[in-house]
Amino acid sequence: MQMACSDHIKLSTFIKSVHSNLREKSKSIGFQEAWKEHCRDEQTLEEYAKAMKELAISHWQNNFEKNNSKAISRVEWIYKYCLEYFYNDEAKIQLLRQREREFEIASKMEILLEAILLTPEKCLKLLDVGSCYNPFARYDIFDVLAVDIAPSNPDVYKMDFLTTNIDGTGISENNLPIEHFEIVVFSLFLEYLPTPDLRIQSCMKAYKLLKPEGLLFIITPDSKHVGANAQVMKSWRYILAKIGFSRVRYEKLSHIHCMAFRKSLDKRIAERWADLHENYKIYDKIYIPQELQTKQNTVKTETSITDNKVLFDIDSELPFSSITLMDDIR
Ligand SMILES: C[S@@+](CC[C@H](N)C(=O)[O-])C[C@H]1O[C@@H](n2cnc3c(N)ncnc32)[C@H](O)[C@@H]1O
Repeated sequence: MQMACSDHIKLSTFIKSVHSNLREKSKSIGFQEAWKEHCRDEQTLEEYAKAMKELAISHWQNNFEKNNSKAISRVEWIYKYCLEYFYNDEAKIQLLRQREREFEIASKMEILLEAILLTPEKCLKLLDVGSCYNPFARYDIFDVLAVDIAPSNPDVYKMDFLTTNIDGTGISENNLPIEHFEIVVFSLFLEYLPTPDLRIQSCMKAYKLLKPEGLLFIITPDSKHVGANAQVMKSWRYILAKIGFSRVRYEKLSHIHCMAFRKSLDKRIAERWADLHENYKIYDKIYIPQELQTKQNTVKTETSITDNKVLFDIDSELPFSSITLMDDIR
């Protein structure tokens, strides 16, 4: 057990150091140069891919499987919500409920809805961005396109999501098709990106790639209690609404926030929610707690932060850090 714990610490320390080096480099030489250098550093990318796969499969997955509690993994959470959203009994199917809700709002706003309504096929097209080892391949309901700058499995496509184009045509190393996917997954992906602007750009890309009524899943690590980073999560919700997404499911599991965002039938419907919830606009960008801690130390007067109650989890860049320390999953 001791061995497993020290392995776990070694792997997660290495992964976190790659993220933080990239953030620091971006500050000193600018994002463009730092990213280019990072993508050229094949040795680090390869080491990262191996470490990430081992951490996810040998430690997190095993821990979940050993533990007979209600804990579920991020991958399972996404799978279960997809069943509920796309395939539940007709009376309960989330897709239809959300559609009905949006039709009501559109009629109040006098919007004529023109988007093509989504009809789920037997297989849902899922784009897994920053997939690493293709964890969704095992589910029959998904037709997966797994992409990563450093694939750790041969069935993961080598692609830089930041530089890839999106247009009407096919799939290649530099291109993804517009409004093609029912599902886009960012699982532990946004934290890797070194600036808040890049995270927003990635969410905007996801919006373009999804069919109307499709889902964007965002999984982000946080070992603290549900309220600790509530301000951050509110801001994310607000910003995503401005892009055209409505949050349809949110759950805080022991070490992660799990979120499902629906691409609205009309962008104005999601934007309306944001306009009615201006108080959610605490930060105007998609920050991660680590950045806010530094930022708070230097800029005390961040927009509408009114108190000091937000506690940022410096160790939560990767989930489950506390498993190692406490040898326990709750
Ligand atoms: C923390 S890992 C998450 C792996 C997996 N999604 C999971 O949940 O276990 C982040 C992954 O994102 C990949 N990545 C980072 N930036 C990327 C980009 N611009 N395009 C594609 N993949 C990227 C990294 O190589 C890494 O495999």
